[in-house]
Amino acid sequence: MKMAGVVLAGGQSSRYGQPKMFELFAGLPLYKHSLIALQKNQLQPLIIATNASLQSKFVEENVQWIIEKQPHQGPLFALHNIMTNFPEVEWFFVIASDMPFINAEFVQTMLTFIDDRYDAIIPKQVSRLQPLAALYRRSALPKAQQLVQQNKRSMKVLLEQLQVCYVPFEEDSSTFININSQQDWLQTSERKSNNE
Ligand SMILES: Nc1nc2c(ncn2[C@@H]2O[C@H](COP(=O)(O)OP(=O)(O)OP(=O)(O)O)[C@@H](O)[C@H]2O)c(=O)[nH]1
Repeated sequence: MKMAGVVLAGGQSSRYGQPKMFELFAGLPLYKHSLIALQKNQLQPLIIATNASLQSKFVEENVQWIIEKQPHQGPLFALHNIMTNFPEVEWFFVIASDMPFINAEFVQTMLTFIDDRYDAIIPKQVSRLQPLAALYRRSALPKAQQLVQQNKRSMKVLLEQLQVCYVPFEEDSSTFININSQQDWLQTSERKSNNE
């Protein structure tokens, strides 16, 4: 059974003001933290989904690329495109490229929940779901396709239509901290130096 690791790295970063996936955190570009977490769990193929204007800024050799012809359509469209382009893959571990604290232990924990009764395996904190650090099975594709055809972009709506295994995580888990604004970046850098 093929399990791919996917880094979603084709967002607009409009709130951040410049492509946030290349910002350095602990000496590595942000996207690389997601990629390494997947790689350490032997997920194959490793896929970076992005667009033509960003591709040259990545320094990667052993990955497969999805270059979105229509950029900035959002994560649901990206997931649909990825599943369509990799028909041999059964499970896709999808991680955003703006999560500095994502790590291999998190990925490993999530992989233990894989079960063919489910279309998706999604972390759940009390206040929110984390659909961009989650597993999706090929069986989710028809529903994703329907939403794409209706031009609907909500991951939440997709999840409402799938058999989902929700995996509980602590409300204050740093794993899911993500960078949207420059302010988030400052707070994250402070958190890191306090921990050092
Ligand atoms: N491949 C791909 N990734 C995307 C797309 N939209 C968002 N992402 C990624 O999904 C994650 C979450 O994205 P957001 O922060 O919600 O959106 P963003 O467009 O990056 O940033 P904003 O413009 O500030 O909303 C990030 O890692 C993005 O790079 C897309 O259309 N294609």
